[in-house]
Amino acid sequence: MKTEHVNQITEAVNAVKAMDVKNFYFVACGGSMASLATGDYFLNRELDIPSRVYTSNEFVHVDPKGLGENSVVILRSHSGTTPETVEAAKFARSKGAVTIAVSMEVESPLCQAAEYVVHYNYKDGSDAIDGETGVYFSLIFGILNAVSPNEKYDRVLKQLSHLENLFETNKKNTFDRAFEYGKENKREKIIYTMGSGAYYHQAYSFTSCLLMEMLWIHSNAIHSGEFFHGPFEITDFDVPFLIIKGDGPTRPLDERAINFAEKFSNKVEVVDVAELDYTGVDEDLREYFGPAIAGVVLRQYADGLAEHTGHPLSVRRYMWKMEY
Ligand SMILES: N[C@@H]1[C@@H](O)[C@H](O)[C@@H](COP(=O)(O)O)O[C@@H]1O
Repeated sequence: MKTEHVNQITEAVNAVKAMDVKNFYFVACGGSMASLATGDYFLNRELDIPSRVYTSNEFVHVDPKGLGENSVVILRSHSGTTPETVEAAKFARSKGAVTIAVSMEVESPLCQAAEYVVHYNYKDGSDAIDGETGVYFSLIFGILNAVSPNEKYDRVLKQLSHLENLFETNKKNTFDRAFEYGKENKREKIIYTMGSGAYYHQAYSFTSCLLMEMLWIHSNAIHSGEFFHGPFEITDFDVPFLIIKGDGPTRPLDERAINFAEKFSNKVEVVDVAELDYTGVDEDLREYFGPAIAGVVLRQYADGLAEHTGHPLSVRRYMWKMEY
């Protein structure tokens, strides 16, 4: 990892270590919020300190009672310019919280507003450990190790160096299927996504950012556990589902949803995270790496749809084009 990133992460982790943390807040919008939510999931699973995710504007308007000097607020904005997130950083800081901004732009308004900055490289040829996932996972497992030291977090931090290979291998292994998926589904007007645990946020991100924002395909991200409490009534032979079968404690929830969906729909695509390649990752650490690897694999499914629909992922009608 680049020295710049090591230093930034160390500074942020030391700040967390030096305080008596009462709660963590993860604050961002859209895809950035979904990315942060993986950290929230791990903190909730590993620590007894409460943590929660907010979309930036709600965070400011709700003004959570627990927000104060003993709070750690982690904000993320890819561009560093999303106004709601910049406002949330200023707000959290005014409440005395420790603020950590994660962004690809260190000169951005978000990074200027927050106390600590953690930068990542984006599509510039850097190794994956310096990219968004490598840097963010290093921050989260650094925080976990600082708050509740455990040798397994040390091993996660070391094995994150395999991310580059894991991304490449898994992208290669799933490319053909993702491309085929795009071909098979290019005429679909609606595609539901499903997932649970850390993967629910990836379903959300796939629905909101990739299908709705970038491909203009109607969608809804359904939690596998919630499927049976309303949404499953929509299931029929011609209703498409893209279901993430996670690698973690909530996998049984996904299996139950898949069993049902496959019984009544002919259009169920399952992305099984347990079948991905985890070379270099200890057996007991797979749960931590699955969400990191699944992200790049899922992106290829969107690339497959873009290729076959002829709708590039870069096209927007409203976003960043007008006041809203
Ligand atoms: N699809 C984009 C996301 O990718 C982005 O994360 C979000 C916020 O933008 P930023 O991350 O720059 O704050 O806007 C949209 O939702």
